[in-house]
Amino acid sequence: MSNNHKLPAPLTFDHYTLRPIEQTDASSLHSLINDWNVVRMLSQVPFPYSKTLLDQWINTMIQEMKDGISYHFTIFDRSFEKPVIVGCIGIRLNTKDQLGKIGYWLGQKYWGKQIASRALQRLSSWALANLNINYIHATAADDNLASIAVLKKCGYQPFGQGKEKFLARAVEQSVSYFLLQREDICPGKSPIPMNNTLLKPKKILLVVAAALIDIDGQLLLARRPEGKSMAGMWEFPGGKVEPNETPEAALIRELKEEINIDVSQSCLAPFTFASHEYADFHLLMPLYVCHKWKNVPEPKENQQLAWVNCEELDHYLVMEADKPFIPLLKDLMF
Ligand SMILES: Nc1nc2c([nH]c(=O)n2[C@@H]2O[C@H](COP(=O)(O)OP(=O)(O)OP(=O)(O)O)[C@@H](O)[C@H]2O)c(=O)[nH]1
Repeated sequence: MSNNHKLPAPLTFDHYTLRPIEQTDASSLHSLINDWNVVRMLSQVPFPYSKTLLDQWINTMIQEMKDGISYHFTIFDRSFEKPVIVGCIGIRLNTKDQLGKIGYWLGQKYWGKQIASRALQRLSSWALANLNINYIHATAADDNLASIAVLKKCGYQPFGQGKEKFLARAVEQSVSYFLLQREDICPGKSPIPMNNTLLKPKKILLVVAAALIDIDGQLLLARRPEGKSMAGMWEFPGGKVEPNETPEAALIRELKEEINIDVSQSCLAPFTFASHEYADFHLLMPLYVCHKWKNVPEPKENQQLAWVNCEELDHYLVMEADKPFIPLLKDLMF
């Protein structure tokens, strides 16, 4: 296992920060977690929970972050002069199934302040946008009504029930399973009413995109950043055509804004198009191929960029509308 994964930067929301867990957090975390009312809701934690066990767990989590297997964060409340530790939240990856398993807890005195739901929202959208996963899975004991409410509030959908051993309770406990998919996170959008979807024709959205292919036959993909709909999916650089703009002018503008390259119209060759029905609009998207541009592409909008060769293309989760492009592009790149 490689040890070269960079620790994530702290994630913030309101006056809270999620900071990758450190050994120095152990004493504060121990005073909060070694509490029957907290521990009884966590399947893997015994009671009493010794500081030695917690120290070992933190060491393991730090190593797992370096290995890129899991990401555990200490939750700080920054509204005090010296930030106060209030709990912990983390996600463990199962990249084979493109799944992350999330868990969280707060010290009892910090319950009922919306901290858990905001932290869960923050970590879930960060994880789907930045890690190699497509779904997040969570488990809650059936008598943990507060946690079930938090999961539902954050868009997690119930998908089944089971039994799991809870160490502190020393029993098999009934649990409910929840799943969050990327589609469940729609920044800034309210759910679309069913009758609206069924009766009204959908608005056609004209978007232009470019398949930029370099001299080595590699294709440039961009990853939708956190905060956008479908964050974490890969797409072709481009964007919406504005009123009174030609598709080519829109693409030249978008390529400059998004990745700081200069392209001339004569270097944009129409290749194919997508006509795809999304839940709330119908996408019409011409795709141009481009082999020549000025400047080295650089991410200007907080997106990740990747140069991908023909064999690697299938490993990238592209937007639904873009899927039919992949075999055509492979033929072109081969
Ligand atoms: N640029 C681009 N957009 C795509 C691709 N595939 C695809 O479905 N789309 C959709 O087309 C729309 C593109 O709009 P956009 O890039 O201007 O806007 P956005 O949703 O990213 O956010 P924005 O309006 O804040 O800029 C998005 O809804 C995006 O999901 C693609 O390969 N490239």
